[in-house]
Amino acid sequence: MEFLLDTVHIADIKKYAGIIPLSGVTSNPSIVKKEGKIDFFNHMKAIRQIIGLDASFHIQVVGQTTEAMVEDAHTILKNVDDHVFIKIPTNEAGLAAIKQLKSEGVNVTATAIYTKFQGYLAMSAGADYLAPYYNRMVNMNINADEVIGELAAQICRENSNTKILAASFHTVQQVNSAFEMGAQAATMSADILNTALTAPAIGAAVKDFTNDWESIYGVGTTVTSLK
Ligand SMILES: O=C[C@H](O)COP(=O)(O)O
Repeated sequence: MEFLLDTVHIADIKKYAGIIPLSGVTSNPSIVKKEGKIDFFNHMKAIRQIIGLDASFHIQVVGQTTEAMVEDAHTILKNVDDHVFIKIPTNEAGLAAIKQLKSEGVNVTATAIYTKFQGYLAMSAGADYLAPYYNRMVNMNINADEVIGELAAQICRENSNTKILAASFHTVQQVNSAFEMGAQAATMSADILNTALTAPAIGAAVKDFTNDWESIYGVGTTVTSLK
């Protein structure tokens, strides 16, 4: 399982890089907009510094034509680093760009996937990751679990190296479901991690354990201090 952060907020990336087994970071223009008019390339390089070259870093093109997408990709690779996974929307122009970039050996993530068919095409074009949009599919009355499950089954049938990087999550349950349907990776907001790890029940359990321990050994005593 790969857990990625769907944010370019430096403080959140620093925080969760120290907490979870962080496999990478994903970005798109709407995520960038949340940070305001950042110094784009320096900001992206700062994220790479935090996550390291072993983590996958997915940055999206903005161009609308195949040529503009490929040009954006080359600019990102030159000005951030050549390990970046270039995120390309899975439409006509995007599929052509994916084919071209894969022929150059570029890492590619096919994004904006709402249907199995888009996923199958992106997989055939050689995309390294497919990014199906879980919550957006739910909002469109598309069965996100079925889409992810069938993409995962096709990856198995073909013994393909393509991975599913599920995205667009609004709940912890959606993330669980994507993994259970066969997604190899999921990218999520810091809010989802915060919700999952700060549930009141967890805090209450920890407090009960502390109270029981201190009732035996005294307030402030730790396991280490008994040695
Ligand atoms: O890059 C894709 C995002 O994960 C989409 O998430 P969203 O549906 O919350 O905008």
